[in-house]
Amino acid sequence: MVGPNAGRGAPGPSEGLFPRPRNVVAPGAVHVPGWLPEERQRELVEACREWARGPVPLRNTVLPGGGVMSVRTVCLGWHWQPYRYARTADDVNGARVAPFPEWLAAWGRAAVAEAYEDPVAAEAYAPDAALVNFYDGAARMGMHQDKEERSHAPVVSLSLGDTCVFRFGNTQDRGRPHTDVELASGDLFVFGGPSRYAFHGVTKVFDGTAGAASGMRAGRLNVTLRETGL
Ligand SMILES: O=C(O)CCC(=O)C(=O)O
Ligand SMILES: [Fe+2]
Repeated sequence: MVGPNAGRGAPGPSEGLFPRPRNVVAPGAVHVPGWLPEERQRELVEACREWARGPVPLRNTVLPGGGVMSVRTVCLGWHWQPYRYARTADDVNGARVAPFPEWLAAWGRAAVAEAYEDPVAAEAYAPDAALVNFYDGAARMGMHQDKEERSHAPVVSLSLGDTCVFRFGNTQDRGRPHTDVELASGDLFVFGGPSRYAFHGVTKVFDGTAGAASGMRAGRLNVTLRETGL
């Protein structure tokens, strides 16, 4: 099993000395700054390093039109390629992706409980896929919807390392209205319910803002947990 914290249960609340307030960005879209304590951030960074070692390497996803994403990604549980999920990374090396660990599902349930203050919704949350995205200072992610999942369960997003601007838009199109949210190391963002299919993207990464706490030397990691319903 990946993750030194396996079996130790879900993370506790923010341990920050000056916690930033929890912010409901749109109905069903909740930002919880500093949710992951520093020790958990380091554990997740370490786990991401291990996942990046294989069986499938980090890769720049190639889009059907020939464009290459600037973000590098590795998946757990199910491999995402535009625009479907499969057990094997057919657009990388054909290998079966690493399993989705139970400890990460427990973190997901704790995240949903925290964001929605709803223990029933949290208990029912059963994420089975994760996308681990690595951004260097030049990487961006265009506005898109996460819609390859059959389940309407929320997406749980955990950020590590450099701070970014996460643009959270509307469910109609890539344009306005949208809200720009700074996601820093340890931040949680959950989008579900009426915001589940909102367009979103990353417009900027602030190089060198990571600090030492997470153990990231440079760049930003984002881990999104999803319930595929497959
Ligand atoms: O990096 C982020 O914060 C967002 C990632 C994302 O939207 C995705 O992986 O679908
Ligand atoms: Fe997304």
